[in-house]
Amino acid sequence: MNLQEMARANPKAAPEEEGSGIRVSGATVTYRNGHRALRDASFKIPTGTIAALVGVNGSGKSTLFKAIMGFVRLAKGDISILGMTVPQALRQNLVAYVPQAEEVDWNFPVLVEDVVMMGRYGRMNMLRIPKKADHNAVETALARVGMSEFRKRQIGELSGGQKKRVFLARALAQDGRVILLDEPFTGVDVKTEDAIIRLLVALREEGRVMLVSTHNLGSVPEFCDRAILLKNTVLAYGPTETTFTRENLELAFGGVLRHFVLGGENLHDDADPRQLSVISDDERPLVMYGARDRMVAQPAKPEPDSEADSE
Ligand SMILES: Nc1ncnc2c1ncn2[C@@H]1O[C@H](COP(=O)(O)OP(=O)(O)OP(=O)(O)O)[C@@H](O)[C@H]1O
Repeated sequence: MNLQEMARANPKAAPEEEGSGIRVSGATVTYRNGHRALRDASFKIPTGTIAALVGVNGSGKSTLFKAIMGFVRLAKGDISILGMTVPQALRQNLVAYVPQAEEVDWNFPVLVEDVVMMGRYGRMNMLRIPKKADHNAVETALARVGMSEFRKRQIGELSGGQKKRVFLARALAQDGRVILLDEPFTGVDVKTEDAIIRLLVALREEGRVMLVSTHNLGSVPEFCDRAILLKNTVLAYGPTETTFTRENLELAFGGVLRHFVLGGENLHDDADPRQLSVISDDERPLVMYGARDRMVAQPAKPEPDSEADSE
């Protein structure tokens, strides 16, 4: 089974039931300066699913994560996690967070294994002396993301993709039932992206819930069961097939659409990497945002005035 088939097959997709997964109703967040970053946002993600959170810069993705993590207060609305309130779920260590690279101080002198051990802090007493079970959890988590050999490395001495893996390992060591990933594919190569997707798919099989914010729209239909389109509020949410549509994407991204078909050797030079591009793969449209190494694309029709040396 290839990655795509593996990701689409989701035998353990749980039926949507009250109290399971993440439920956000009418969530509104207003920052101290008066800026309302999230307005009346509502959606549900059942357990055993991976949901993509997509939207332009500033649409409120990180704010939503912060609200689910209890870092910012809701001015209005309600969030429930596995049937619990946010504080209850946090007390039980059920929510793990994989931050954006920019949120981390990479100069802080700490070893890879120490970062992963932080995932265990919620289970330790005030002295934070790890027990055997904690060391075992760290070891298993590092092995699972293929980072065991880097355990004694300073965190700042890793590549972008390796750093992401370490924070994923921290979430695994924590054994979070709900895992929030803020742009896990930014700055990682295609191989690492595949490895992360495989890991997320395996975690889904274990019945966890994952919310993944990403600008890498091309991979969303590959591995996400659900999609949430955000633009200050939730524009649309639901199964990827019915939600991740051209109409909804145009709404969320301002409608700068260009059409491409798969094939050819080179990415069309004129393609503005900031534009949203729709790729038809016969079955359904795939969408990519910017250039993705493995997606070789060329325009469906040559531009009339282009001097393209078509075959
Ligand atoms: N601490 C803050 N105080 C005031 N306004 C904020 C604060 N943090 C974010 N904002 C504003 O709230 C809006 C939503 O920001 P947020 O970081 O949630 O967006 P995002 O979708 O995660 O963006 P990106 O894709 O760039 O990461 C933006 O307009 C941002 O400027």
